[in-house]
Amino acid sequence: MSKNFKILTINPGSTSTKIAVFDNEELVFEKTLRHSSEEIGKYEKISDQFEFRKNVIEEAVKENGVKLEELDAVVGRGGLLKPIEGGTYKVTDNMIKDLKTGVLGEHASNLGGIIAKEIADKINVPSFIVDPVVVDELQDVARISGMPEIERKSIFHALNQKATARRAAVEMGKTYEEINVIVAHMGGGISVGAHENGKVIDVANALDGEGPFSPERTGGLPVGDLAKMCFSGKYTLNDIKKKIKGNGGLVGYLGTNDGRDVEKMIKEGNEKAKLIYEAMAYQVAKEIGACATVLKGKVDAIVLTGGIAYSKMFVNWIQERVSFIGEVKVYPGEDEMIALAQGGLRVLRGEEEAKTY
Ligand SMILES: Nc1ncnc2c1ncn2[C@@H]1O[C@H](COP(=O)(O)OP(=O)(O)OP(=O)(O)O)[C@@H](O)[C@H]1O
Ligand SMILES: CCCC(=O)O
Repeated sequence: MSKNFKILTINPGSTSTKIAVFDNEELVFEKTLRHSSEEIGKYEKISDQFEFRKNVIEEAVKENGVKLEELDAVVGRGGLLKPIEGGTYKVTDNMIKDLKTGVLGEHASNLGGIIAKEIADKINVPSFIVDPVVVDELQDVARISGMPEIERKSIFHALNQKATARRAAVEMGKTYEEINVIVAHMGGGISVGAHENGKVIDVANALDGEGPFSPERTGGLPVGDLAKMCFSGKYTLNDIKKKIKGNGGLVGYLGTNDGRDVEKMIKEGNEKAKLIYEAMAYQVAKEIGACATVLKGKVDAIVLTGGIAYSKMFVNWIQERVSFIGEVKVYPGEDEMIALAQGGLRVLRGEEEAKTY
């Protein structure tokens, strides 16, 4: 009989930390630890929240009847590292240095690897990260932006995109490496990726003003007008960054980042809310169309995932525009916790070798 592995998974978000313990693929418990703005607001930088988040995680594990000593590995959601290909990576001192300094910027998921290593080292087991947001498998032609000083970057919801693409492959009786799939992750941020035989060869940078607008972000903008705004003297760099990330998209137009609020507005007859919400679906559909050309029309499936995929209204608007391309599979929510566990399990079982950053 094959050995059982117990794994703690850690997924830090901007306002919460999701944790789960798995016994092989079986969920032992899952918990979302919410952090109020007062708690989080005390810290100047995300990395300063390390001690606080680690402590609440350890307490929650204990409260749920799991002893740290029972764990075989700790797996965290990886952060804004230097660009790397997809897979499971050992957390090393070199990686920790880049996560702590925020080599590509600050992001809550930077804490995933740092906390995983701290807990794992204490009990002498390995720590890993899986498919961090900087997974970069872009084909060369996709790196060209049109301005020599600026190269396109691959920053997206790699963990959930790859997990749902694998799920689609299993449903089709194939492996991820055997299919071409377009995945639209639709959460607070939206990313749409073209997956060709297990590699994401093009994707709109979800963090930095590319692709569709989302609940909190602008996505791509007319750059001439943006440049004029930047030099109008009315805004600081920080103001503009906030307008692009955080106060863009649904928040900018409608004052909420919650798709459910917008649907309530629509049901109450708010025409502006309907126009903006439909425009967001229109932009997602348009990006899916663009990815179909990246894959030269060879598309085995289109996957719609993330919180907004729970919305029938939103999904229908997209389906109307993209069904001609291929079968649309809808996987609402995220498969991130099990995806982290499976990434660790593949290494512990010797099916895959952990990569070194
Ligand atoms: N039933 C629903 N109908 C419409 N929108 C929904 C529904 N359920 C969740 N959402 C929306 O999904 C979005 C959040 O999705 P999700 O939880 O995937 O995002 P996140 O994890 O906060 O951010 P990200 O996915 O970018 O990391 C919010 O706008 C939320 O209102
Ligand atoms: C870019 C990937 C994660 C996020 O939207 O913050």
